[in-house]
Amino acid sequence: MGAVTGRYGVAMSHKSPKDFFAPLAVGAPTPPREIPARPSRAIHFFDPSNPKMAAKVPAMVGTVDVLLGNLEDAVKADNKVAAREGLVEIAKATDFGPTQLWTRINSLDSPWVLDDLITLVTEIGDKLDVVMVPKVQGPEDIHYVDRILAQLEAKGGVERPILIHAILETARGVANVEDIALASPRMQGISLGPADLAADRKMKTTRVGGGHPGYLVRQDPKDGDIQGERTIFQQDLWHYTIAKMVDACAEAGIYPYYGPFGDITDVVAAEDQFRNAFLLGCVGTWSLHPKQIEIANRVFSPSVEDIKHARRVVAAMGDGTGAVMLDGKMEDDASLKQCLVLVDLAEELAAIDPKLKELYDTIEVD
Ligand SMILES: CC(C)(COP(=O)(O)OP(=O)(O)OC[C@H]1O[C@@H](n2cnc3c(N)ncnc32)[C@H](O)[C@@H]1OP(=O)(O)O)[C@@H](O)C(=O)NCCC(=O)NCCSC(=O)C[C@](C)(O)C(=O)O
Ligand SMILES: [Mg+2]
Repeated sequence: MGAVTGRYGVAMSHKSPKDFFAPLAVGAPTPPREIPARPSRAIHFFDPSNPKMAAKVPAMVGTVDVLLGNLEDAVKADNKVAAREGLVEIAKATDFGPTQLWTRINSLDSPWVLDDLITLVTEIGDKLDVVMVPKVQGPEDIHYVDRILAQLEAKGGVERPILIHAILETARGVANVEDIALASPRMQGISLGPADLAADRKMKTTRVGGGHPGYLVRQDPKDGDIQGERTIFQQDLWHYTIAKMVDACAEAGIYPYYGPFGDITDVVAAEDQFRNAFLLGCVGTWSLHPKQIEIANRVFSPSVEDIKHARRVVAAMGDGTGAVMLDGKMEDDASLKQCLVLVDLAEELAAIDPKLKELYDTIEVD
């Protein structure tokens, strides 16, 4: 393929499939052909420059799927270097076992990001699974990080390619989400960044994720009485963006995530938002406070009822073709595929979570 015309008629050059999977620097590891499905129900954020938070990290290994050392927003400008150095120290001193180690680097237009990448990849590149890039605008941002990662992996002798995760937090990023998802074989996934996205879009909200009481649909008046009692339903401000992100990720074979839910005390609404995202296709969310980890782990693991039903459908469908009746409902090749999504996820999670394995193992299919 040569130059092709992309959105807005701008000439884009597409790489050949062979070049797409070639290392971008001499001596860098070969990029992956497939992104492994590693459990990542909660991506737990901590500020490595905060001694209290940092002290809690080693004991969190094994209790959360991903620990993420955050260097960007929520870390004070004066603490940027301490956060970077703190993350290097924690990574070197900790055996992460089955828990992944991710980082969120500073934004690409900040004065810190180049040193973030140079320090982290050369010092702890062998321990870092994923680099989360904030405020991604388009594929060009991913290409930039992709090339630098390759150069630094080569320099630091890193043998396993570090993956890239993009945060969707600008209107332009949302418009370009398919191109972002397909920008590099390193792309691991995408998260919603509702606070920056709201600001960039000039939404009139002041929250970090979640709904808004003013964004609603009201029941029609009864007998023309507009002042009478009318049920209202709060709507989901993020439905469109999440659905668009899920499609882009599914097309690219990578993983979508909800993102942050800032009202730490409202564990009920957090659970609702996480469950909506799970049902729509997301594999995980962020946790900003230790109390959100349990919610995320629970919500992003299929329930016993779901697995029981899924296994019954698998058993009833035999070779997987045709249509059968189960409890008065039609099941066919396509409903079986949905059930297999749940069964496969349960197996992946059971492999790293002994409690879940026990729970799923006890399910009896009648
Ligand atoms: C919300 C805050 C201020 C409440 O912090 P607190 O200290 O007031 O809470 P607490 O309930 O009093 O904390 C109890 C204990 O837990 C510790 N603790 C508390 N949090 C954590 C943690 N995460 N990890 C590990 N330990 C934690 C805390 O240090 C304390 O330790 P102690 O018992 O020894 O005193 C605090 O939890 C926090 O700073 N969390 C991380 C916030 C963060 O990373 N924000 C950035 C991501 S969201 C975002 O960037 C948006 C986005 C995508 O960009 C976009 O939409 O645009
Ligand atoms: Mg942000």
